[in-house]
Amino acid sequence: MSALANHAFAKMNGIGNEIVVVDMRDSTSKVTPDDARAVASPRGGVPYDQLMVLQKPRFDGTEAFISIYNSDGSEAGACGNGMRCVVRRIFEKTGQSTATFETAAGLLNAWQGPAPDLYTVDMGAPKFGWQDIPLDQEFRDTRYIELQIGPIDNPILHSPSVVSMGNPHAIFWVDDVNAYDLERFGPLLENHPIFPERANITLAHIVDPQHITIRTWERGAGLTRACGSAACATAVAAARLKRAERNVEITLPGGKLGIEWRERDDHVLMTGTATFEYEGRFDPALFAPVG
Ligand SMILES: N[C@@H](CCC[C@H](N)C(=O)O)C(=O)O
Repeated sequence: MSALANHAFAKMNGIGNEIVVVDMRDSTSKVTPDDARAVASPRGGVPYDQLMVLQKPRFDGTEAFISIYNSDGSEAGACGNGMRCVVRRIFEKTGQSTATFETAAGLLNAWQGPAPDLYTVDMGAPKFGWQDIPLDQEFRDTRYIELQIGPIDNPILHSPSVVSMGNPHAIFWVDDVNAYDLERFGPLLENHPIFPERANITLAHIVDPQHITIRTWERGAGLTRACGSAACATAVAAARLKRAERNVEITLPGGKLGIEWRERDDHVLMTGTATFEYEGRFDPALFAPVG
């Protein structure tokens, strides 16, 4: 039986990014990809974009090692909105206002503020090398790469910027993020052979140097109302192109995030709200073998 059977969870969201938080710090059991897919089941599960599983900390001074699952059962190195949900949960339970966590992408610090309902996560430094994203071939300049979709002489989307925020992102610059069928193009681009580990696909419109609007098709989860790491990747990519400042407001379908790409250490800070919806226990029937 799955370690998640009867286990407590909290359903939350980070500006509409559907998040389930599970605290397994008192257990040595692992959540499997099958478990993660079962939780997302529309039949009695808790449909989500990301499942954030807190496990025993591996280093002194950290609260937890966090495993991040997409709803298709794959694992991700980063999830900005999910981190804000975890941070709110921990802070409300402990009264803390700062904490350090570990994910597959490394250590990250988080704190409450700059207002009481806001949480800031230090998402670390972006990476731009083609092997870091990763891409399947060498690109010396990842500010724009050669990739297009649609007719060769009149592409529908082309020349994305690519960035790793601990997970792979491709950002296509457009005039209107709602003018494209992201449900159709998202899966094609997510699974394009140029991305050996797949990629999160974002459409971005630079409104002015302080404001950017985005829509994202998430690797392993599909169309989402918000993707925090995509907001960070977009802010950094726009600043690299000198089309935006290092401190910008990103508007997503589910709300707004403040992103600062800090000059002094290259780290990207993401600030936004996190919403608690309800808590419950997973129905063991979800994890019963089929057949
Ligand atoms: N929603 C997240 C990103 C989640 C991970 C992503 N789908 C991936 O596989 O890289 C966020 O808020 O950053």
